[in-house]
Amino acid sequence: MKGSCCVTIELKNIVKKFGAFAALDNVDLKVANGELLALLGPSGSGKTTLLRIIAGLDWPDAGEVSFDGQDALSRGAGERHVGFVFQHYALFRHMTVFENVAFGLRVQPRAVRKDEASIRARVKELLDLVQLDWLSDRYPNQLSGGQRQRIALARALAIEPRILLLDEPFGALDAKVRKELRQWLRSLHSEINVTSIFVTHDQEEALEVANRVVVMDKGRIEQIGTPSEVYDDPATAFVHGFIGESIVLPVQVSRGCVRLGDRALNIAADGVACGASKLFIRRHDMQVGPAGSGSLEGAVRHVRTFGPIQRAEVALCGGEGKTVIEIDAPRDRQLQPGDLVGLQPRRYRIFAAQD
Ligand SMILES: Nc1ncnc2c1ncn2[C@@H]1O[C@H](COP(=O)(O)OP(=O)(O)OP(=O)(O)O)[C@@H](O)[C@H]1O
Repeated sequence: MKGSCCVTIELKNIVKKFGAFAALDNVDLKVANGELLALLGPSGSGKTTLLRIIAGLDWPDAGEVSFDGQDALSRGAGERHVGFVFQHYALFRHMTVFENVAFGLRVQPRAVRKDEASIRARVKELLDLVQLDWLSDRYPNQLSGGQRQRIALARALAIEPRILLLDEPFGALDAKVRKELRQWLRSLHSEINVTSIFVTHDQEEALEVANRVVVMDKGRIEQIGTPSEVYDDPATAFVHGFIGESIVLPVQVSRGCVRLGDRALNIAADGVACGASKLFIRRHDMQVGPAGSGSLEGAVRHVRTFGPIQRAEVALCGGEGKTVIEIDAPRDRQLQPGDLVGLQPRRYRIFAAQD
């Protein structure tokens, strides 16, 4: 399967409105040949709308879509050679797994349709690829949800698509099965090498599966980057807040000095504009020590343990006086309700408050 033909996708200034509401607001995106890209964002951010436009199921009000430099908007869905998998992909209930996968091959125009032996060989190859050849005689209602999605993928791949689009393919499955399928999709993608885009609102899924992640909000792209770029170097306050668990504190920046209420914090704010700002710290990037050891101080209110970490709720002293944050600390530093602790951000980002 490796080396099947795949394409680059380019979107320029895509605008899509529903009435006066802009579901996509000037979206630019380039997807490289053979890439596995995640569209990640909260509900209503425009992910599915973008995927539908690439698929040819919907058209933008303005902008360009091209595959390998060729205009795609003048072609309908059937002419774009795109395979789809949706969250609730309806396999044909009255057909066996084998016939479901064969369907796309059987309905191809006569001029390109394969003979029966080639169709059977291709279906066998696809069922081997998704590791479900032993289920070929079953009907969809005799499969688990995860198996159904793998068959849906085999069916989408049958016509040798140049692009594969997956809309929340594992959205309806339980957490354990989702995790298994993530790794499976990654290794499947490296085997089939088809330019692929999948939509998810699950950040862990996006970061674990994709080569690059596109973070969307309100019809706009906030950041495009590798999983480590969007996690370690978020471009905007939205991305920092959406990916990973963040503590957000309202601070004032003036001449390189950062204050939380009347308390000056011992952190640098080089290059940050003066004024009302937000300080973002990942929960595990807050160093916890005895009282007096950090810029911030607080009283532990509640502690829960999760595997190797303990999550503590800390009421900060100073500042607004009522700010409560959650931090993650290693288990070896035993925290108890009532402890006074010093907190120092090890890593942090400051964004203007209006960002
Ligand atoms: N046919 C439509 N008519 C009117 N509004 C629509 C239509 N389709 C989508 N929208 C709106 O456009 C916005 C983007 O929708 P879209 O389905 O692309 O979001 P999404 O990021 O995929 O969300 P989810 O994760 O919930 O599926 C939403 O506010 C939605 O209500």
